[in-house]
Amino acid sequence: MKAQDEGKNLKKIVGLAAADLVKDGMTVGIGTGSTAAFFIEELGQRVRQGLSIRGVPTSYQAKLMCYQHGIPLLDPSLVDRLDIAIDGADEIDYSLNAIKGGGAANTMEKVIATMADEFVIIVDHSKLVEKLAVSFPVPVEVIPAALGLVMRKVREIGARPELRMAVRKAGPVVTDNGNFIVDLYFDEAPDVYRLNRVLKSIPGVVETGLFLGMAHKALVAWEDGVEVMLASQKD
Ligand SMILES: O=C[C@H](O)[C@H](O)[C@H](O)COP(=O)(O)O
Repeated sequence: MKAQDEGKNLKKIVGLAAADLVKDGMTVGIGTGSTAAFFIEELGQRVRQGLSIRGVPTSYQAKLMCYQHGIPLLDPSLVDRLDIAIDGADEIDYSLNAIKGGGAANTMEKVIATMADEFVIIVDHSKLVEKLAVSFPVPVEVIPAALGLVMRKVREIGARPELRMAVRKAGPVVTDNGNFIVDLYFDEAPDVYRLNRVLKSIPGVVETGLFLGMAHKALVAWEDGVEVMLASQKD
């Protein structure tokens, strides 16, 4: 199997495994991205077979997919607590700290994850890293008018910021909230807790893609099965 197909297959395996965590009557935060898409597909199938749940989407992508697969939805603004939220990640370390926002949905994803009694990250093993932010940048959602200020401030703390550009549109990526995404690159692993604090103190920063101490559990797909990692196993 080609590496690309194998990655897709692992995403599907973990997406399906995640559906087992969803029980009748639950309100469920529904993640964004290609791994979450497999979870949504499977959840839709189970809903058609009689599973009664209400989903709360983390993005337009998740919302549209839920409609497509017949998953009943609640608007995030109408809820303050969820039974579970299940979402992908771009990187995750062994303490279950993660980087999210490769799909520019990190702000809403963080709101939904925070509302959930249980926040579960689903990834294939390629996302598991010793140190965050070495091979994947830290996405930061920024209001457009603050772009210049944020770029200057993050350079002052040693980051190389790049305004994320859209692929099929001229100009920058615009998030579901109407903002920009600045990706922060680092030459060596930053202290992510400190970094998150500093970023959140810059006016105009809406939210970072650092999900620190948030996940209760991670499902990690390997070639020989799905590993369950618990936050309580943190070192
Ligand atoms: O903004 C997007 C999200 O944080 C995604 O959950 C993350 O980028 C992982 O996506 P994928 O499962 O496609 O790798």
